[in-house]
Amino acid sequence: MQAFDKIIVLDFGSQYNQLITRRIREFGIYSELLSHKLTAAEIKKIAPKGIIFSGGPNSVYDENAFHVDPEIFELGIPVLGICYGMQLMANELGGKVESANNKEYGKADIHVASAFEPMFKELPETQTVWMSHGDLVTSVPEGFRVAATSANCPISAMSNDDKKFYGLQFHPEVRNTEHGNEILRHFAFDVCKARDNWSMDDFIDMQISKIRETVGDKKVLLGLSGGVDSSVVGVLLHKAIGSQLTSIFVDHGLLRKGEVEQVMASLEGKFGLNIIQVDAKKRFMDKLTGISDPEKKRKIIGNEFIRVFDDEAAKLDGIDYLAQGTLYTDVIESGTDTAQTIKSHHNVGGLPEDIQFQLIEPLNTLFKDEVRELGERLGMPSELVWRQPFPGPGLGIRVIGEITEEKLQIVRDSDLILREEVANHGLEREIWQYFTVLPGIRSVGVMGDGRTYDYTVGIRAVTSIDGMTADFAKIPWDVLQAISVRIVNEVAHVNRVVYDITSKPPATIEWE
Ligand SMILES: Nc1ncnc2c1ncn2[C@@H]1O[C@H](COP(=O)(O)OP(=O)(O)OP(=O)(O)O)[C@@H](O)[C@H]1O
Ligand SMILES: O=c1[nH]c(=O)c2[nH+]cn([C@@H]3O[C@H](COP(=O)(O)O)[C@@H](O)[C@H]3O)c2[nH]1
Ligand SMILES: NC(=O)CC[C@H](N)C(=O)O
Ligand SMILES: [Mg+2]
Repeated sequence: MQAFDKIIVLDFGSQYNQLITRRIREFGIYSELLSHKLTAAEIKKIAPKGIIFSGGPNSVYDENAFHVDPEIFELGIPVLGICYGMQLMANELGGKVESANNKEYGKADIHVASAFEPMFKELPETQTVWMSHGDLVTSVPEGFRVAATSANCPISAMSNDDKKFYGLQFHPEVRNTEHGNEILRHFAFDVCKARDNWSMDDFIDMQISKIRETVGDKKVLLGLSGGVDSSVVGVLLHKAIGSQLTSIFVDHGLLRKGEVEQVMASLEGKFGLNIIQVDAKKRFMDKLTGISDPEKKRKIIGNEFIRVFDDEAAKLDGIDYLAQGTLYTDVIESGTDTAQTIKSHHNVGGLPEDIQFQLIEPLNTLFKDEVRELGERLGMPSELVWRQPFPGPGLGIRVIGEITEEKLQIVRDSDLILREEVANHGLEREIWQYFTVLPGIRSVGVMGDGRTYDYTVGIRAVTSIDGMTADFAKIPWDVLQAISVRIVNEVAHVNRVVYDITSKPPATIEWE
């Protein structure tokens, strides 16, 4: 059935490994991330046009470092090793990898050895790349030559044209690598000779048949938040299984002002969705009272969501599956076998261990901007497709530390003012996500000649493409001023407003 060409990425645990697959998909070539434990025989069955080894936190010479089936190098399929992937290739094929004296994290300039290098064809001799490594290939395996060098990394790239094996010490998948996309294109098109015969429409078809095959005549419950991801899943599921789908929208008391009404108005009865709205405000608050640790809060919220779904499923009878709008970002940040936990997203790392449902998560290999493209292709309205992301734990992770009704009210009121002013100034599409947080600190102010000792509200606004990396939005001063004046004047118990000017990394978008 799958008539399109594929390039597979083997996972060695880098935070950026799905970025590689999505770059390839952007070229119109199907790509997916697969376990590094895949054997050569299994890969042969998949018949990819090329294989990419991702980066990863290990050192190849460590005792428990990840390896590949050495037979992979005998398949006659081109291989590109990125960072750890290059070090692994060097190590497996008889080269040498050592710990570097000068570790490199961030931008570096490389010099390309020759204009005929397949990976660097028609690209400048000197170019800026993004490095993140503490080990170095210090000697290339037989049959390889050095394809690029940098001051701290004499072997920044290596090539073996006979075997079609290439290695890059830097990360071409990251936007900070000036010509990263062109380098990946050279590998995909010139070396692998893959054809760009895949599109998001194929993804839709693939997912619909997969959902039908999995579900059969059983019933599915969808956690529907009104956000982009779960709405897209709703539309996909409805296309696949029609009335076997029921959607549940949980009001956990951590939603924004007016959200319940807005979500019901935009989705109830649309796209064939029928929605059960559940008021679970009290049960969430009961569980969260007195809890201040962010990971504990996330786990409690994730658990309680499932308990609510359980209770509703019991009323409906015969529900085996729970569908969620989980994206790849949620999966990787929650931690995997190979990647560290950054934060437990409620829908992944926050799920209880004894969950009874089988999960359906058709978007869990995609990034937000791909989901938006999918939504557009499915004919969903642009207000929905371009709605700013809102995390499942909601205002619960924007009140820093312990959650109280008073604090929730401050965040809710200040958030509404921020949203109104962003809309008034026509900045909605320019800013990826914008919200207020309550750090819980109080400071001294003077209002109407009187002393105040009240809360500080933080404004967080970022630009991003996929939420994996983000920069703080450069909102004009006069807009920030208008927001600040309104928040202090209109929201009780706030006497100070600050603006968060950190990017991700090193910060994250949400404060918890
Ligand atoms: N209030 C809610 N009621 C029911 N399900 C929810 C709720 N909030 C989140 N979920 C579930 O958790 C998943 C992950 O939440 P997430 O915020 O990442 O996605 P989203 O809300 O669908 O989209 P967006 O990222 O645009 O907000 C959702 O796709 C949905 O399945
Ligand atoms: O549904 C969700 N459940 C969660 O537990 C969660 N935590 C963060 N987010 C959203 O994910 C994106 C990246 O967030 P961070 O930079 O804060 O990790 C941003 O868009 C965040 O708003 C969540 N979404
Ligand atoms: N980002 C990576 O793939 C790093 C590879 C290896 N851990 C190193 O430090 O060199
Ligand atoms: Mg959401």
